[in-house]
Amino acid sequence: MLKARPFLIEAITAVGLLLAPFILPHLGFAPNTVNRILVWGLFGIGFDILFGFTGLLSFGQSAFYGTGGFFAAYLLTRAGFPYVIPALLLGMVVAAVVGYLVGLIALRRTGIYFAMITVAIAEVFYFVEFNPLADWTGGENGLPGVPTPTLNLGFTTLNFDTGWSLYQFLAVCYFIGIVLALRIVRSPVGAIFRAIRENPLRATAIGHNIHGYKLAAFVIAAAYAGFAGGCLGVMQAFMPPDAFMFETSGQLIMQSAIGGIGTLFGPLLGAAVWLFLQDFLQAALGLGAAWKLVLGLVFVLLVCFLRRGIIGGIEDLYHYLTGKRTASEPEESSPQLVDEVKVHTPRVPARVVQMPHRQPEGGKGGPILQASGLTRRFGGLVANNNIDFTVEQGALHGIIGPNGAGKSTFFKMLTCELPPSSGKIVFEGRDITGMTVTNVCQLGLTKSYQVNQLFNRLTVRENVTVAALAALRGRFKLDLFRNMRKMPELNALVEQTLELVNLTGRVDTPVSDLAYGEKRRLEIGLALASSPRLLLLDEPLAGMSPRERVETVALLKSISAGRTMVVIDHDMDSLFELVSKVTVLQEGQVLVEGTPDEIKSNEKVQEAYLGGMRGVFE
Ligand SMILES: Nc1ncnc2c1ncn2[C@@H]1O[C@H](COP(=O)(O)OP(=O)(O)OP(=O)(O)O)[C@@H](O)[C@H]1O
Repeated sequence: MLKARPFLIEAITAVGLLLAPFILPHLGFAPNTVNRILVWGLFGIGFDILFGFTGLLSFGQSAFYGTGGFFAAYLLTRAGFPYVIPALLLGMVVAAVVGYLVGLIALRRTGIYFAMITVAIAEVFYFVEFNPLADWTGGENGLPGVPTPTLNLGFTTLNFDTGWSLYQFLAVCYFIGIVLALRIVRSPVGAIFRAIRENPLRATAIGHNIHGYKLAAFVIAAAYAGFAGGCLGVMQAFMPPDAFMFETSGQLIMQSAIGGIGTLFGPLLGAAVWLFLQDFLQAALGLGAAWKLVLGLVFVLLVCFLRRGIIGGIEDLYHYLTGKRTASEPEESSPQLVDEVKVHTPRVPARVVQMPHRQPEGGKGGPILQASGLTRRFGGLVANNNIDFTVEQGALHGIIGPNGAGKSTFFKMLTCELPPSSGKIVFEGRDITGMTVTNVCQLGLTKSYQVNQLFNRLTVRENVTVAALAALRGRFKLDLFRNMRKMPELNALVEQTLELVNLTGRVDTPVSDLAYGEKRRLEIGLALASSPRLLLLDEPLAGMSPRERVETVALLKSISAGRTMVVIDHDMDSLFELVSKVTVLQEGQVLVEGTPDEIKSNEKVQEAYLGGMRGVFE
């Protein structure tokens, strides 16, 4: 939905907001209910960016809602600050600053621990509002007397005091909020948010500082919450203490789930359903407090039958009717099964495409990588033992070894995914031992994984784009409103990569719909789009059919033109065809090094592989 033509969604939103006062009263919505929906919708935009787009489920958004709301209300009621709109903006800024500080702590953990920290922090804020800060916040009485906004146009003053006139103010705020959010999710930062949601480890490994981006999402969500909190006080002429309650965060999450997570409009729609049901069940059917029982049932039914909420359901219906499947709805069958039954796309012979490389730091020639005395222990197990290894500029180097010989562990140390127990790694003359995987990727050393590490709910193009963004923008850049369509260098790098890995015909296909061989090529494409000067490929042929192997070897040959690569693989025939030098690992140590011919005829290697049976490589 968010990929629709530029400005189409904005235009539809504007029309919807303009028509709402004429249509909604006929559907039983009172103006006050519509205003509350807008405040919840505004609050939910930030939450959706945090959870729906970045995958960070926070149960503590009430902390920022209350902070922004009470700060603005305090200014307007107790501090004698007369300007409502600036007060709301100041409340937003304070909430964002508090969000930054809270994010620094909460984002130190991931998953359920992150969620639990946000719950704890929200509870702390609730307590602080009631006790130490009661003189400022009014404690359990809240802050009454919050004025409504006015806008002085010089020749006249607009008063947005009640009902539909306040709606005009809130509708403009919502519209600005949604336009900014749409810009953010369509920007490079938005693409990286989605990548973090899908696979944070890979997002890190292709060169993004994901902690910085998560913190940015957290601050954005806090800012939206703070502004919405201020609007709540303005709307009710009273800032209620329950803004800080955990229930507020819970209601936001449920409303977002009902409307559709990851859609930006879901929280608005969810709030409309929630508040409509509340009014209808409580007043029209006279259910009183029991209305929540019915709401609970509605919620369970919706989540069971519309797992992506109402908007997700509408999207699915649209795709069903038009015969397309959405990238955000992976099939439920096992990926392996999908791989096996998918019809492969027509194969195109690998073409040599000139890819941009990061400029080398040193001069040409000589070793690009030197590892000395690399050792890695896992408890009592020595996976790599005192390995010395050198890769020359422009070389195509292979590594073989029986299962468990320590090949993948060695690669993980070279890319700094795993710290060595001892030893040193020098890349282009720089000691990279102990650096982060992100920094090493930014220096120009990266790898493709033995087990695919893709962004599953993103399309092929989006996957490659995320990797290319790291190459072009560095570890972290807050270009929140940049239009990716206007980045010709990005589009060129993405197109070149897609062409190189023969995926140009599958650009808009979600990863979950790709055949296994295509996924393997995309895996290589992600590493390539990082524009590495040294590319490590961990078993690129693993799990492929004989035909796919032949094609992938041809592909690797074309990739290797002008590039330095180290390839691990068990398929020795293919590997020997590809590389000019081979290192054999056995039991974590270098057994022997040499040209493919030397390795084929080496007795130690024959011994290692088939207990000395001659002719194993012939
Ligand atoms: N995180 C870990 N914790 C404990 N042991 C590990 C860990 N990672 C690897 N090992 C062990 O280290 C040894 C080397 O594993 P590694 O995966 O590097 O071998 P490999 O040569 O890549 O094997 P394969 O060809 O099967 O992929 C194995 O005995 C493995 O069980």
